[in-house]
Amino acid sequence: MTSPRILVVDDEAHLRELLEIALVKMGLDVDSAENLTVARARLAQHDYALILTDMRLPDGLGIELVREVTCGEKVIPIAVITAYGSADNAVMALKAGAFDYLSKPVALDQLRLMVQSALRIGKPAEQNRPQPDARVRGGPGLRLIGQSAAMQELRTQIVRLARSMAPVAITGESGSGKELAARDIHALSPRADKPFVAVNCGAIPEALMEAEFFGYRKGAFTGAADDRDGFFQAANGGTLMLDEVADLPLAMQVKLLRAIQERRVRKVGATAEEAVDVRLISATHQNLSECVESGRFRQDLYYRLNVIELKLPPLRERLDDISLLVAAILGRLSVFAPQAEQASLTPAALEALRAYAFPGNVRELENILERALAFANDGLIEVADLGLKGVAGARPAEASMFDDGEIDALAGVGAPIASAAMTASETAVAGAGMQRAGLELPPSLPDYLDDIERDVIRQALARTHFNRTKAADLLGISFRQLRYRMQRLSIHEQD
Ligand SMILES: Nc1ncnc2c1ncn2[C@@H]1O[C@H](COP(=O)(O)OP(=O)(O)OP(=O)(O)O)[C@@H](O)[C@H]1O
Repeated sequence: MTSPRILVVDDEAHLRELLEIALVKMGLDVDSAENLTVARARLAQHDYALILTDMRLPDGLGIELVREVTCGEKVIPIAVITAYGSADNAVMALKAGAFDYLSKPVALDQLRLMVQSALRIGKPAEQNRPQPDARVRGGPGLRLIGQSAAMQELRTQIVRLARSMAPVAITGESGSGKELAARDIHALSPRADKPFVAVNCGAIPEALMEAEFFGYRKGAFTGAADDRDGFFQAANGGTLMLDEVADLPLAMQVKLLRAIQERRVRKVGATAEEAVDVRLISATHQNLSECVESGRFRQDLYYRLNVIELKLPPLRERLDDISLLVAAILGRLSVFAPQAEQASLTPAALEALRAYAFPGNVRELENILERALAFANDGLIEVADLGLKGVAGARPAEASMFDDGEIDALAGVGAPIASAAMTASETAVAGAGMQRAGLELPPSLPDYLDDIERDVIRQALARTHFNRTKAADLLGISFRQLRYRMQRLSIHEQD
């Protein structure tokens, strides 16, 4: 078996030699070139598994080679060697399509990690092989569903980004699939068989952040009974997703920047640093450049994280994907709710979804379908079952008024009125309760709201002599919704 062949392009003979020795020790064949002209000639003669090029060469810039190689037909990872602290060059090279970069003086442990990762390119991990439903998903290994032009473009970008180490900043509204996109990048990358670690930066108490990110040594602080790894070590060799990155406190931003620049972290309480090989993906639904302008986010960290930007379109801008998404979501739900397998939407229900603004994007569609299934007769989901009332047709500006919590409340996720759509009457009841200033707080909000809902339904039933159809009309909900609620709240005819 022949060893992978590497091309080293550098005009400094001693550095070329150093790299050659290190690479040969790793069992690789090495060719070298002292300038761009020689490098081009070598490339025309041989296939290379990796190219390592210096940035400044006597007859041009290494970045020219990066552009030529990435535009070429063969997929060859190319990494640049930049002067120490030259963030500009590193970012420019990554933007131009370089697979990765190394700073001078080249640390051998980092060189080794980078080469290993580069050599995995082109060898898809088992889980990335085409899946049976690849057509629906739109490509091998991709979990993001959709055939709209926007999604096709997004997938092309994801496939390209998967081959690089460049930090990616994913933006998009809540529920639009940022985490799924990050997982797809990881799953298609040569790091797929290593961990994908997603961290919600807004959910970690500031005092624990450093220990959570970098780990700690036994005895570093009260309660540190053992050595513990942090997120960086946990994601070593793989991908670390910094979700809601705008929520990072400034002090932590400084430490994170350092870890990114040095590719090393130091556990809390440790004296030595350790090399980490982590591909970073960040995500936020906030406007990060506005956060930079207002001083809430460091410009230098922004620059480092935002090398490549991936924008996820909101669902309302790709309504063509609704049918595919509905089919896929019902398929997924059938694991928990067998009736979902045979479920379908009436043409009117599908139309209603197409006319809806989806402030909570795909996550909201999932919630809507989950609820609708509970109401659907014989698995046929009708417009009323979708519970779109009240927010249907909301314009984007209004849509952005909803944050996750509000969407969850509307969708009933985890709330007592949970698995049912929040109807106008519920909103009124909840609203009336909230307006009562000085109200004694109930020990359990779910029980409290259940009691109110039970009272209201009982009153409506009493007024209609237990005619459930009329009672549902009175309350502005469908018969099935009323029946479902009565079951849930254990309201029986004899009550
Ligand atoms: N294109 C898509 N195809 C299939 N499922 C999707 C798609 N986009 C989003 N989803 C699903 O929608 C839900 C929300 O997606 P995800 O968590 O990736 O969104 P997000 O943008 O990261 O949300 P947040 O900003 O709230 O963290 C998940 O269950 C995900 O599987």
